[in-house]
Amino acid sequence: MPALWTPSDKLLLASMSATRLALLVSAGLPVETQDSAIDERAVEHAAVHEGLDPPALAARLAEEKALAVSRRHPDRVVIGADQVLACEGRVFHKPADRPAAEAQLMALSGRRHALHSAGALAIGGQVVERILGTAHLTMRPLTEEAVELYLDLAGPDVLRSVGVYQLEGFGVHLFEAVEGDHSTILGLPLLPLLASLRRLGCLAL
Ligand SMILES: Nc1nc2c(ncn2[C@H]2C[C@H](O)[C@@H](COP(=O)(O)OP(=O)(O)OP(=O)(O)O)O2)c(=O)[nH]1
Repeated sequence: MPALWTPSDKLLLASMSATRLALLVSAGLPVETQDSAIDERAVEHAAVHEGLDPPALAARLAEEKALAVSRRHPDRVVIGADQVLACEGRVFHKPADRPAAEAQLMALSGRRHALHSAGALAIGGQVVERILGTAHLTMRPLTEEAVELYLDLAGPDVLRSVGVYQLEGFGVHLFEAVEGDHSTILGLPLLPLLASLRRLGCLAL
């Protein structure tokens, strides 16, 4: 069976995101996952103190996740990732619970937001490639009743998404317009990632 992936060990995904794992597996990459277990809020606090904008914050978090796992596995190709949602100067994260999800959707309702998805490839405890993708989504004006019904229909999985939606699922009902790459919206810009892996000699295709 010809191999797509040339390294002897699988790609190590420093993420617990089922969505990111599915994207890489669908692209035919042999993947293992490991939680970076970094303190994202502490990294974010320092980054905001430095004045990093949302894309740079996503990049910093992706790098820290990749480096944390790469230091434990210096001989592996490691990918870390992070996604930041920005809307009219506010940065949003995955909601802690259903009330937070309702409030977040009401804040995004009728507005256009950006999803900044960053990735970092690390080998030997060093970042060797950085990727970034941005998409913009315009959400329909939603009543509180519509938000309640959507959350009842979509179920608890959407609490694992930074925007409280899965665009490839029920989330599609929330939007008037979507601009940008699908994998960037799901949390990992595949086209620049595959270009980086090709540059590193990891792909036979
Ligand atoms: N299936 C799906 N997932 C989405 C969508 N939009 C965002 N997401 C997910 C991808 C990520 O799992 C999550 C973004 O949050 P984070 O970047 O903090 O990653 P997460 O905490 O899930 O995992 P990690 O921090 O990498 O261990 O939202 C979407 O439209 N569909």
